[in-house]
Amino acid sequence: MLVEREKIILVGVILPNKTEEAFWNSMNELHSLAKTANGEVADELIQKLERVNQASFIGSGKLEELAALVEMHEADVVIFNSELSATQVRNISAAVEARIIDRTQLILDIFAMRAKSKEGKLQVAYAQYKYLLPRLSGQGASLSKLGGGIGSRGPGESKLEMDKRHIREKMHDIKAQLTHVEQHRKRIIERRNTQSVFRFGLIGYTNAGKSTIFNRLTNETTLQEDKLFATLDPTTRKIRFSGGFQALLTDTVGFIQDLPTTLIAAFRSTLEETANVDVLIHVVDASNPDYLQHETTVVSLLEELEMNHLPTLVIYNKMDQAPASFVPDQPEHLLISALDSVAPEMIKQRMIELIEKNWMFFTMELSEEKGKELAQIKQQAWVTKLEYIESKQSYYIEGYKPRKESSND
Ligand SMILES: Nc1nc2c(ncn2[C@@H]2O[C@H](COP(=O)(O)OP(=O)(O)OP(=O)(O)O)[C@@H](O)[C@H]2O)c(=O)[nH]1
Ligand SMILES: [Mg+2]
Repeated sequence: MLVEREKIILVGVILPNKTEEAFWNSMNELHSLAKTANGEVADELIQKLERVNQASFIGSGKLEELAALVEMHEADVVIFNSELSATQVRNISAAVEARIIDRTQLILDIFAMRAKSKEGKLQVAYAQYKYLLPRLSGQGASLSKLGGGIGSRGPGESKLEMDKRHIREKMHDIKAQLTHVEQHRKRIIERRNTQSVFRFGLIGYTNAGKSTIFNRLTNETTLQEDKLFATLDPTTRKIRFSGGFQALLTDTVGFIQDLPTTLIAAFRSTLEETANVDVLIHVVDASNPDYLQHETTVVSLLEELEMNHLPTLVIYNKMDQAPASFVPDQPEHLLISALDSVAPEMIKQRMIELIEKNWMFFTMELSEEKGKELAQIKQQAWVTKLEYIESKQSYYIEGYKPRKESSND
């Protein structure tokens, strides 16, 4: 579907509680987010304030300037780099002839656009209603302005105008459907957990290169794009190592700073596939000037999601574009460029080391008639030595296998 690109004006306020550098980085990110939502940024309006204006977020003089800017560019949408209250949206809308949305709405919108699975769609719809609910009162005028385009995907116009009771009913309904889908997914995960397979989970800030790495390692083509949140639904595939050994790798949704709280639940469920992996692979875009902030965001979200106990390998990616001055700040790391031909082997080498570290060393002998069993062992355990013993007509095997015996062994 081709949507005409909407013209956007970005608005940001520099406050004393953040450094100017952090502010500009977040403005750049807002720019990428707007582009990801198919928008075309026509201009930016910045104001330095001691605190935000309760009534209109920016000062009244600045508000007039914004109205003039919108008129000059014939802009369709104004996106604020913070969360706005219902009152602020109402007051700004009264003065400016464009749709007024905030960063949270923009992110929700991108999520709505990107969600493919039934569960993903339900999660995003739920988050959108949750965001909307406290903002409904007295917003009639500005809500009726919504009618498609950035910031209004998902629950359509008529639904947006439902009263609170209807929205609550709708949320209740979505919750029930979600419970159903979640149970189904949990059963799949449980089944997978009873198989003794080593599992890796890719996580990291949006656009770090997770899907590129995933594709290179699994020879798959999940959507990889220079857009934020290209991947929304988790995908799990096999990685094959030499000798026939297989492990599983899961690609996940990217993280972002100041993630709308309404979306944390959605995140939690999409990340559940990675909640019980053996090792997390945290991908960091080393070429991004804000990579340290990205790392911090990911680490604190992992804490919030109670996943910070998992062993983690940090991959600093896009080293081809990283500045010469780049210094990794995590001890357990790998420096690569996912586009480099040697990258998959470098990562696999490290993965093997991690498997050896987290699994249990074993030795065994297997009589030569048990060819089928041998093939199975080679697939499920990481075999490091395999010798035929002539005198015993059997194989001597050394390798690594799960610490816990699986139930179907
Ligand atoms: N120069 C360079 N670009 C890369 C490298 N790895 C990935 N990219 C590019 O970075 C962009 C983002 O890559 P993705 O793999 O989609 O990133 P992601 O982490 O999956 O992003 P989300 O799914 O949005 O969270 C794409 O345009 C890739 O081609 C690299 O090593 N060097
Ligand atoms: Mg991706």
